[in-house]
Amino acid sequence: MTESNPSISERKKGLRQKMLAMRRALSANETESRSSSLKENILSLPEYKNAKKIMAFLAMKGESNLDGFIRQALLDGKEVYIPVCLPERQMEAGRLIDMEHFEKGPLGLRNLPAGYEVTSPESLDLVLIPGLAVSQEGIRLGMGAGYYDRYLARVPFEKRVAALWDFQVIPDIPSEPFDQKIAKIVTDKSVIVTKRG
Ligand SMILES: Nc1nc2c(c(=O)[nH]1)N(C=O)[C@@H](CNc1ccc(C(=O)N[C@@H](CCC(=O)O)C(=O)O)cc1)CN2
Ligand SMILES: Nc1ncnc2c1ncn2[C@@H]1O[C@H](COP(=O)(O)OP(=O)(O)OP(=O)(O)O)[C@@H](O)[C@H]1O
Repeated sequence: MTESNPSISERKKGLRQKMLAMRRALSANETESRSSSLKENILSLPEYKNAKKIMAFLAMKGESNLDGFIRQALLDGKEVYIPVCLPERQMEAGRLIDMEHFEKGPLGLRNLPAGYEVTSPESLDLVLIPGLAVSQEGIRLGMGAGYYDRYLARVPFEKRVAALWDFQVIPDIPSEPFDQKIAKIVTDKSVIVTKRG
């Protein structure tokens, strides 16, 4: 698929480098204050209030950090799941019980310890999605492994909410047929309903 359209995948690659550099430039203080605003914005979503089962993610360095949000969601009695990477770029939702026990994964990711409970993508009420960038049209640029494109194909459109920093909402993200669209974007500065293209 990538080979059939090299120009788009090359443009995505260039954009990824640029967005990774912006993410790396964030200071620890800035990450902390932005995370706190992002948490409040997610907590204010009707999708959050109505959700029983939420898929979030455990941030890698520089990524929109949901740790504070996840702690609050657990206190609110929500079921919280995070992505677990499987072979062949597949992913599943593993239940997160507490924020204390993790194993070390690739790219500085925290993985769930073995024995976690799994739920289906169709059963989730809200899926908070990481990314390097997203456009108002709902096109998302990820790390380039295609994990979320494969996973989101099984998640109803309205449940797909990107959670990232405000400077990651940018125009004109190149899109390929397999790219899964995002319904809503929540950042540390705003909540955006995307234009369904
Ligand atoms: N916080 C967070 N969790 C997430 C994602 C994400 O973007 N953010 N993912 C979004 O997709 C998935 C993980 N994505 C990954 C993408 C690439 C590689 C990867 O290239 N791994 C290399 C090792 C790289 C290294 O350690 O330097 C490998 O396994 O060979 C791993 C995970 C699921 N969890
Ligand atoms: N549903 C799918 N089935 C098979 N291959 C897919 C599917 N979706 C994406 N891919 C493949 O995955 C690769 C990466 O896709 P893309 O560049 O969109 O990743 P990404 O969305 O940026 O990354 P991620 O989802 O891991 O954060 C592409 O080469 C594409 O061919």
